[in-house]
Amino acid sequence: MPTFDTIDDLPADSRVLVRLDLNSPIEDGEPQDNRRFERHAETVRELADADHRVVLMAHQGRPGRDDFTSLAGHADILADHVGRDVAFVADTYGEAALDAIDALGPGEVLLLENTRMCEDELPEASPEEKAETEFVRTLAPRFDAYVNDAYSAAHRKHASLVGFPLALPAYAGRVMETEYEANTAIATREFDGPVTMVVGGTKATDVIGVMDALDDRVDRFLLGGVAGELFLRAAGHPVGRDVGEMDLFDEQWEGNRELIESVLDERGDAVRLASDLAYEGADGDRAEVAVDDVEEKREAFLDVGAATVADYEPAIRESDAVFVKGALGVFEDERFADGTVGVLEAIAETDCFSVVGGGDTSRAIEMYGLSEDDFSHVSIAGGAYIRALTGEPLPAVEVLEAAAERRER
Ligand SMILES: Nc1ncnc2c1ncn2[C@@H]1O[C@H](COP(=O)(O)OP(=O)(O)O)[C@@H](O)[C@H]1O
Ligand SMILES: O=C(OP(=O)(O)O)[C@H](O)COP(=O)(O)O
Repeated sequence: MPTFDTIDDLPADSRVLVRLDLNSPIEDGEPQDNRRFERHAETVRELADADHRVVLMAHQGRPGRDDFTSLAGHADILADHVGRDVAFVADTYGEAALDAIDALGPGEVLLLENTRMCEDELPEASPEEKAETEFVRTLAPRFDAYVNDAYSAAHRKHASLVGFPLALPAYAGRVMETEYEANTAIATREFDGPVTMVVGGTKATDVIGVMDALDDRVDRFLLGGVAGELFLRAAGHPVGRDVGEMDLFDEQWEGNRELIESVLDERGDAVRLASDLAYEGADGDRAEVAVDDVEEKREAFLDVGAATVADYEPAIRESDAVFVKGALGVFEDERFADGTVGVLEAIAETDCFSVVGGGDTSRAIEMYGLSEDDFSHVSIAGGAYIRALTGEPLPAVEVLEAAAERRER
């Protein structure tokens, strides 16, 4: 169980500085609504309802990229979810920010500008160094407490994530609590029956590392997507290569070939691969081919086939826990959603402990009319979820734990 304090432990009428992760897809310069707003709204609403003065920090994108924008639009989306006004100030810790913070009344909510617009936020450094930055030293004295709800950014050693917990009493928000508990379950919980992991998506390098690190904590891996094809290639099939303009396979193959071969060597019995694959036929419809019948890869494979789904579904139904990382196909196109939706439906219908991670994959839940309630947890984290699965520590969680320990002494 987590050893950090939570917002249940906050003293009444606090002035709280809260770190959220509202990092979102940007279209035409505007943030797009997504699960992160809905989830963080619960923490914000709870703090405001308790009459704390609530000042929010968050980041958007990375400097130099198109997704590096102001948080003005984020404040409006968040306000809709919280059901209260969320004021915005286009400043991080300058005079305008400090004036807005000082003017805040009980139960009021203010969002500060993108933390990454402030020079002290990046690059990564130790909590001690970050705590000494002007950003932290200027803002911290204005507050009674710091709350970190940004689990999905907890793998970053940035000032807003690791610096403030050294300067202020630090607590975990609701998102931080629930994400931590569900995502570490694979390492910390005992399950009576088989533990299954569904592995897919495009970031093969990430998921292959997870498979290697998890070792015998997972009884079987059900593979699809890019990683699935790379494993088929290692097993001697002429797939898992780039065709045409594609740039998904060859580089990831070169980078992971040895690891894939060693996973197959050591855990081959636990790894289930697709027996058939789907592609776009000449008429534009979905077509399928048995992997054994593929003599040469001529077109992109965009999903696992029906026989594979029929093999994976019962494996899920008899599992006690299922963790999903990555989609089995290009589910955004209805023709190639069968694999991803098939496994998600099997999980939803089964009474197992289940976690679905990764921003893209979890979008399939609402796209295909499934209910989030049928899963134990749908994570809003990508990189942090992977680290939690492999047992790698998250610096921003570690500083929260250290803060709780200091307070206990
Ligand atoms: N065979 C495939 N070829 C290309 N893209 C794929 C394939 N299988 C799955 N995908 C894509 O993988 C994406 C999810 O991958 P990834 O980013 O790794 O996962 P997540 O965002 O869930 O962490 C989906 O958007 C899906 O379209
Ligand atoms: O969206 C995020 O990470 P994710 O894509 O791994 O879920 C976090 O906000 C971290 O962002 P960053 O990867 O730019 O540091």
